[in-house]
Amino acid sequence: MSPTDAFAPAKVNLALHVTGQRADGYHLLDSLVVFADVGDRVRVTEARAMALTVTGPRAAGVPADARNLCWKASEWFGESVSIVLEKHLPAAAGIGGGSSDAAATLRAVADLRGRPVPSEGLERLGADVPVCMVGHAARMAGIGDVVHPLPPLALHAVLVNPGVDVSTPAVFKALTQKTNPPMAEMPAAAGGAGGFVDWLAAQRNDLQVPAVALQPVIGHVLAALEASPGARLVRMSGSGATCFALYDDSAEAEAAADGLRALHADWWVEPCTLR
Ligand SMILES: C[C@](O)(CO)[C@H](O)COP(=O)(O)OP(=O)(O)OC[C@H]1O[C@@H](n2ccc(N)nc2=O)[C@H](O)[C@@H]1O
Ligand SMILES: Nc1ncnc2c1ncn2[C@@H]1O[C@H](COP(=O)(O)OP(=O)(O)OP(=O)(O)O)[C@@H](O)[C@H]1O
Repeated sequence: MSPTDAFAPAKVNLALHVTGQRADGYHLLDSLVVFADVGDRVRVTEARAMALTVTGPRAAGVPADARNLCWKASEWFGESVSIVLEKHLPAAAGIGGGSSDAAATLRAVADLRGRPVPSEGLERLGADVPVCMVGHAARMAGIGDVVHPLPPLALHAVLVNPGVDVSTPAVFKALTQKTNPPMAEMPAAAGGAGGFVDWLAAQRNDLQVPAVALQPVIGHVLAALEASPGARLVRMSGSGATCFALYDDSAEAEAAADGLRALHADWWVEPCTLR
């Protein structure tokens, strides 16, 4: 049987409000999540036993065994397959690399084996896996297990990661105020409307302050994005360290990315469209 490929887009939290904490320690979230046209690639082929190879420019340090979210996703689905994961996204970066890879693996295995992916319990693989199964704009609530798909957006953006790993549990632990207001009601016509960026600017990422305290270089990334010509809104995604800026068009985003790469050759800088 021929292999099945799936794209694992970067996940970006345009806003991420932490609204409470459950008795088991997990935090309640209210987040507007979108997906980029940059990401990892997953290729799945028939096999008797699980196998995984990690390739690509960002393979270094990513586990190529049962610790990998691709492997865990196949096991959770009850299917043994051979997987090639081509890593392009930085790991431990707040853009859901592992969760998006898991969702892509589930889609590919479902195609290969002709079985639907069970919808229950996906969040046990990772809090971002349910939203990553949607793959376009969605509002995420609960601990990540409640997902309301929204009409896809088309936002021009630049993603920047300064190359420091950030531990998601450490950032949640450093958050002092666990109960914060949810997002304000979203404007009806989010896509493209000028009012959307104004609305978004009034929302927050509650993990940004604790992440900057743990990794001050994130503050430099935010400042560099703020200084890029045409940046309409600048914020951190997830638990960091990746930050994004939004621009009015793709030419502005490309130009901003060129400028950032010239100044910071060691940063991961990707112009993209967020949907
Ligand atoms: C911060 C976000 O990136 C926002 O999209 C996600 O909620 C994190 O998603 P993820 O990396 O897939 O998260 P998981 O691997 O499930 O959890 C990592 C750790 O983050 C903390 N965690 C995660 C999700 C959540 N709602 N509350 C939490 O407190 C927990 O300490 C957990 O042990
Ligand atoms: N497929 C994978 N890609 C990257 N890292 C993986 C993968 N599977 C397991 N890991 C492990 O998970 C850790 C977290 O990586 P990941 O890229 O999922 O980041 P994250 O910051 O938790 O994402 P987010 O918080 O946005 O969901 C890595 O340090 C790595 O050891």
